[in-house]
Amino acid sequence: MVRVKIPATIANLGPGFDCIGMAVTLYNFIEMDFSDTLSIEVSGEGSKSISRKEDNLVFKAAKIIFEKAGYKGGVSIKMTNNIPLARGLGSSAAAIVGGMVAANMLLGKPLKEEEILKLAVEMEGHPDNVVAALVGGITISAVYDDKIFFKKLLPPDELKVVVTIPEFELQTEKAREIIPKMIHLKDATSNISRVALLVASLVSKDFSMLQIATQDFIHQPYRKKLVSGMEEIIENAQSAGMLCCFLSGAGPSVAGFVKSEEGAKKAAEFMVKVFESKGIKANYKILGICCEGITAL
Ligand SMILES: Nc1ncnc2c1ncn2[C@@H]1O[C@H](COP(=O)(O)OP(=O)(O)O)[C@@H](O)[C@H]1O
Ligand SMILES: N[C@@H](CCOP(=O)(O)O)C(=O)O
Repeated sequence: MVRVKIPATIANLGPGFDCIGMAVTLYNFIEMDFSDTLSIEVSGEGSKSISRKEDNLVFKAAKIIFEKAGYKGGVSIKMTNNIPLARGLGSSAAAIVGGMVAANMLLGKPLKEEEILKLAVEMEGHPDNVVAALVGGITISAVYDDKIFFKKLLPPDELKVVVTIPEFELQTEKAREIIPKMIHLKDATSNISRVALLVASLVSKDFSMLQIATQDFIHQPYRKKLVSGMEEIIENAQSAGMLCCFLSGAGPSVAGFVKSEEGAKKAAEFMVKVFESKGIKANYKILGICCEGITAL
């Protein structure tokens, strides 16, 4: 039997669409063992909705590894989920990375980490949160010639993350459909400059420009139609005590960086209030940045 712990992830951090991801201290757990048949147990988030059949995402990810390694038997999967589904916190990336890594461990690690990384990115469709879930920290990824190139930044100690999670679900697929296929050069230039500024700010631990460095011009302006309250929260982030604020992944959660737990609480209460003023119930979590990525227990 193997057991893994997989972190939630916040993708994009504003301008880093499909390339920046950050692992945070909120975890799902997967136990996997050999069995004659397929059995799936789910507790916690998604326990009412997640499929227990062959179309379960954790099983589908594990099956890719089983097929590569030539294993044809059954499997039992027990998952304990703390990452809410379809809220922009990387539940699908955690399911894919968790399913693949657990299956590979169960079979005695026939595949190398690079192979798993490639298969997981192919399955998720973009590298940002898959890479962060695998290796932890804040990751910057690029795909070229079928290979994934990434760098991991270890976060500045003092940064905390406050994330406000609306009650409604938003499938990433739907939140991607709303983004136009073509973007203006001016918007591309604006995002390129922000991403560079963001990475430089994180590396130099200079947070003074984070509000500008996390501005986005290519996905948030379209997604705000799907997340009412998002724009008001982001516009007022600094007066609410945050260093900066952005949509978490594809949304609908909204996340910000703060320097203290006290500041985080004040900011979270502000965000919850804005959502409530739009008729949306929301709760919040104050999280750290997870440095390790998926771990075997
Ligand atoms: N632990 C899990 N087991 C099985 N399927 C899961 C699990 N977590 C997420 N999923 C699947 O992924 C979907 C959510 O993925 P997505 O829309 O990308 O949102 P996000 O990754 O932001 O939570 C869920 O509706 C469900 O189908
Ligand atoms: N770059 C992707 C990230 C999606 O993250 P998720 O946690 O919402 O699945 C996007 O913005 O679509």
